[in-house]
Amino acid sequence: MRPVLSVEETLRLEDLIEKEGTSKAALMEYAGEFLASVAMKAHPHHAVVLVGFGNNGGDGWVAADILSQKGVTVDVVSPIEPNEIKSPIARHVARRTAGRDVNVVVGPSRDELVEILAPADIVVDAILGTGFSGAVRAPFSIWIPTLNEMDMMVVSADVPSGLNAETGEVEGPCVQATYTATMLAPKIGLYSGEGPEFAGDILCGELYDRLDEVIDDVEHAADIVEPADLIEYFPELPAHVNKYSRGSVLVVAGSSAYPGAAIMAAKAAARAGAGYVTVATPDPCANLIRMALPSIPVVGIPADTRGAFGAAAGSAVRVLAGKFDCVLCGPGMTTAAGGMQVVTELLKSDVPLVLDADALNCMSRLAIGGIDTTPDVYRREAPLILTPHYRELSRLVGGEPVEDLGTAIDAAQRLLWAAGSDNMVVVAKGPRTAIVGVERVLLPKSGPASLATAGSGDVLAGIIAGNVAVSHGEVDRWEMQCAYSVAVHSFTGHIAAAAMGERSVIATDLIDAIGDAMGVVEEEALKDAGIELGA
Ligand SMILES: NC(=O)C1=CN([C@@H]2O[C@H](COP(=O)(O)OP(=O)(O)OC[C@H]3O[C@@H](n4cnc5c(N)ncnc54)[C@H](OP(=O)(O)O)[C@@H]3O)[C@@H](O)[C@H]2O)[C@@H](O)CC1
Ligand SMILES: [K+]
Repeated sequence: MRPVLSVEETLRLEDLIEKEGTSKAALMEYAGEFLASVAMKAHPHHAVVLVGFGNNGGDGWVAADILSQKGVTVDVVSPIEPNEIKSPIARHVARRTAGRDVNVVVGPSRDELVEILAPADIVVDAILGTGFSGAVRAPFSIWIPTLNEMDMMVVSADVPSGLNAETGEVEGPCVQATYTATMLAPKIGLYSGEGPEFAGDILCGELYDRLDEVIDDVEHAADIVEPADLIEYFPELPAHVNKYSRGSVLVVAGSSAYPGAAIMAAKAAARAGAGYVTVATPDPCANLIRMALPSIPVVGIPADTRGAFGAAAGSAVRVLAGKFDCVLCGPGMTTAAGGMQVVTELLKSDVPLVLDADALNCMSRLAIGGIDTTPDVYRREAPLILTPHYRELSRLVGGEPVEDLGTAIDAAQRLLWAAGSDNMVVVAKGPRTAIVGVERVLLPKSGPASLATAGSGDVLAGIIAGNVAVSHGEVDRWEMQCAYSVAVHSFTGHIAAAAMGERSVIATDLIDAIGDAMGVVEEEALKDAGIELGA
């Protein structure tokens, strides 16, 4: 896993490294070296380095010096004279570089800046880093739009200047980077808010040779899941199995209005490896689902007049639930009163539970002001996996806005901390999905655009439930197992897009690709871990 840090965590890490004997001045030298090495990948002849007043600028001054020593023509553009820089370590490297073979321009006008930038084949943006907040002030509010208009190759130091490293917010102009060379660990703002739009490719410079030993001494805002991390979470298929021992899933879903959601979720659970899947659905749509799923038993449950779960559904489902390794509840269920009872009863059971879609909306209706105000409703010993998209998550926390990764993580943590259950996971689905457990926040690789299609969420919920059932509860960290399921879902998108064309993928194509996707996830994981297949 690769840690992603908040600004505060980064500062704490720098302090720790300093205590271990590597000063901040030394880190700045390494940061500048790393920045220069990223710029050198473009084999530049002429570089312009834009520096600000702070230590981000210091990184830029060091990089400028190194680039010029490598034979690159370098112009450094600074808002003030090196002597006037307040930060002592940045002032030191600025004065040193200015005395070497670089051309320093202080406080150019807009037109002068255009002339300086024009002949360069790369620009290093070391204007603002983690110390920046708010909207960019002059002169950078002139520099940044000028640079963006020229559409050049840009390497940003730590974060693109103008991006809030903590929140990913952009309130004024922001550098559009080709690469972001981030120091020690990527900052959470690169993945949240508008970060992904401005950061380009993110490359991380570890700077400190014993980083691995100290980085776990600070908290991580999140961890990026790498393929090899998933190895322990592959579902196993032992030699002596029968359909029950392979894991059983009860899918509580559907209504006369939305029978398809139940069909897709059940089929996905079966394709993910559950040996025995059963659907519990309101009576009026049971036959239709039976016809669509000949290999899957369908139990009709008392319905209301609109074909959704009725008043007697809660107890009927509760009795059934105890016979399964996992229950998935929600897809296509509507938020009728009977559905709310079903959810309440299932939460009281001791079966591993995956709640998706309308089951989450039913939960939201159980408490005004957020379900975390009444955590007893969902606090349980058995695993509880919630799979809300951002809007559903917002409803769960009483309408607090959930618009990006940062707010999604905050909302998910509110739910988790209120319940305090070790076995609870929130899979917050959005442009950047986060898998939030009590101890860790995981960032899986972003899925392809082909996943953004109706029914895709039902498929993911089915994959998650299938994997929970196959594992028979023998999982130490449910958020990691969810990361495996999210990775499989993501590859179904790639595989289906290759077969059907990215624009034409529909959710049933994703289901057909689950088997192959599991193969790809496992192959990638083994490759990443350096384990040769067939060896
Ligand atoms: N983490 C690491 O391990 C390492 C970190 N290092 C590097 O240090 C960087 C952090 O440096 P930092 O703390 O000096 O802050 P930085 O980003 O240069 O910005 C401060 C300047 O911005 C200004 N400013 C603020 N808001 C503004 C606005 N709205 N509009 C305009 N200006 C604004 C602010 O002005 P002031 O508010 O003081 O007037 C101040 O002058 C970090 O990103 C990394 O690159 C490496 O060197 C070593 C290893
Ligand atoms: K920067």
